Amino acid sequence: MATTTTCISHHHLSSAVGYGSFHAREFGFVGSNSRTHLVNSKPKESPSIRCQSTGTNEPKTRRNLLDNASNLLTNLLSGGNLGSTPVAEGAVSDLFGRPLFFSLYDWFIEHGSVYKLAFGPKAFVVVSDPIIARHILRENAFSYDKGVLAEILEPIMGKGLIPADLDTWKQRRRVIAPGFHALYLEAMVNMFADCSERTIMKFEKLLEGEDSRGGNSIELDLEAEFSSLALDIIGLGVFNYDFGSVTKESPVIKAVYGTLFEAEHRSTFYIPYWKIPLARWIVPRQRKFQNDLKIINDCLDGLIRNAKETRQETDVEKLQSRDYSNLKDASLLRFLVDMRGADVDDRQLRDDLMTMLIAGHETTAAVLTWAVFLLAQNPSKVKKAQAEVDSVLGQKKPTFESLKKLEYIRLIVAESLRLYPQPPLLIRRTIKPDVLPGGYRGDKDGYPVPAGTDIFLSIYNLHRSPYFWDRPHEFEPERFLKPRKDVGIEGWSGFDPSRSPGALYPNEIVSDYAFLGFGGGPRKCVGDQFAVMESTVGLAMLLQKFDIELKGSPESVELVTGATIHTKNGLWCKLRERPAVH
Ligand code: HEM
Repeated sequence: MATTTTCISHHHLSSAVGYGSFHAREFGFVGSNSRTHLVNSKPKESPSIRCQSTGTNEPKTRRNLLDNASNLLTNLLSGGNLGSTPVAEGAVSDLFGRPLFFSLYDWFIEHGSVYKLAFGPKAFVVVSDPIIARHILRENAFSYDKGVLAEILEPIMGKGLIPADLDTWKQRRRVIAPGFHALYLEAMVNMFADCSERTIMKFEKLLEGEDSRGGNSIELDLEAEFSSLALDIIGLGVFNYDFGSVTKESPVIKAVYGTLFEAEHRSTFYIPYWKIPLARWIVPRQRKFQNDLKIINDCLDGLIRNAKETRQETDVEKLQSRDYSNLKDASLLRFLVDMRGADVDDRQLRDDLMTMLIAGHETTAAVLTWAVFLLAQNPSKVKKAQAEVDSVLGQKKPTFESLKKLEYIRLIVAESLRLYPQPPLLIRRTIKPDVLPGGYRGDKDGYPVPAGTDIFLSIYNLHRSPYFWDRPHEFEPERFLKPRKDVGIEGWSGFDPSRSPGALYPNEIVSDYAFLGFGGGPRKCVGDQFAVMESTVGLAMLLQKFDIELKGSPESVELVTGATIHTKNGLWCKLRERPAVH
């Protein structure tokens, strides 16, 4: 049974202050006040929201003078620019003490799927609609860049794929994407299993120690363990470097964590404090960050040098069909250098590697963390998952082939990503004027957005939208198997998993952009298959060996966000060895 606690309240922002620009009728709503109703559809459940998470059920702070001043300033600065898009009020105080995406959800329920967020002296347009998401991510993708996100990440990732400008991105995506071909992924699955085995062995050893003291369970922060596992995997997969972080600490690991921490911190700050002249030399924290970056960059430079010195082939087809079973180094770096090594400058290669290291590490660790958190509250689903693991794997390790049969585990991964999308928001900025389409409710006029508009595409809102999902806050991996033609929303064809039966997970195409676990369009995650396979292997091997319980109540697990959603104090769990199944 799912344990649920009320964590997002449907609160009322019905005061008249700053509210004048909200015109309900323009958005297909009926009714003249802020309690809106959709013309073409009804939410699948009342918008009085419950969710399976925690520690966030404190009442929202009241709007104060600062908020009103901020709204006023925002409205003045953006006056007229964003047309009659609804404005969310109370922004500043609402943003303290709870993750931003919770507030964005409340406002989505209140104002609809496009609204303007009054946020300090800046305005953001918040979008929570699949048709508009498809427009921004796919149909009109090249009218947008990464805006604020690129500014934050550029000092760390340089011209890597995530922050890259359009020209660099076009060039590098063409080179990097082919690296994730089937034979590479097959080799990776074996590596995922070897790394997961290291983690399992570590737990077994701890259990043995406990056993000798008369106990039969151990307590662990699984979030920290997943973080180490994901770091080892991404190091090997991207540049064949074994951090070995599951079992040891090293200056490079410390530097990687330091850099990740700083990347995260920057993404929660809206003032680019790191750009203040001389800050990098004077402020101790910035000095540490520069040192950490240097340690990682030196390590990456060494790896690139080594790969270039041992460069072998130049033919992409040969590279894509080579036998990985005898290859010592199957990494993406090997592929990139063997393919084009001589042409690509080292700096670009380093940026690419750093980007994939960061993009692939924390996201996967977070998916595993929330999958365990959700499973621990749903024993019947654990049983179902373990039955699948026992029947497909027995006591064996997963392989590329057996992974395809672990359908329920893959759906658990997808469902965890639906409830806890990583990242919960995609960030874009218009580089030319655009008109966002009216959305699934079929509004005719759309919403004009001038060049330079910052957009938050809330994946969290889309994934928990009461308009598309039955019981949107409940953990139900089986939901993806149900045909969803019955959504009944004009202009939206609904979710139909039968349209791509071979896919590893219910992607954006199958769900018509209602599920965007890995984004969509040209800038979709380049490592999606890698990540789904990695999470599936890690989760399957954990469930194969252990029964897991949360140490405290689910409510005691607090959420925090930076680039991804994670816990405030770790995911403390009790692990017991399962009786062996033959
Ligand atoms: C469960 C794990 C992962 C999740 C949830 C995830 C999610 C995402 C999402 C949502 C985007 C789109 C961002 C946007 O449109 O602004 C993205 C982009 C990206 N991801 Fe992932 N990712 C994961 C794992 C990985 C891995 C393992 C790698 C590399 C090995 C990777 C590399 C990238 C890169 C390079 C991009 C930028 C692509 C581009 O702009 O062309 N990700 N990821």
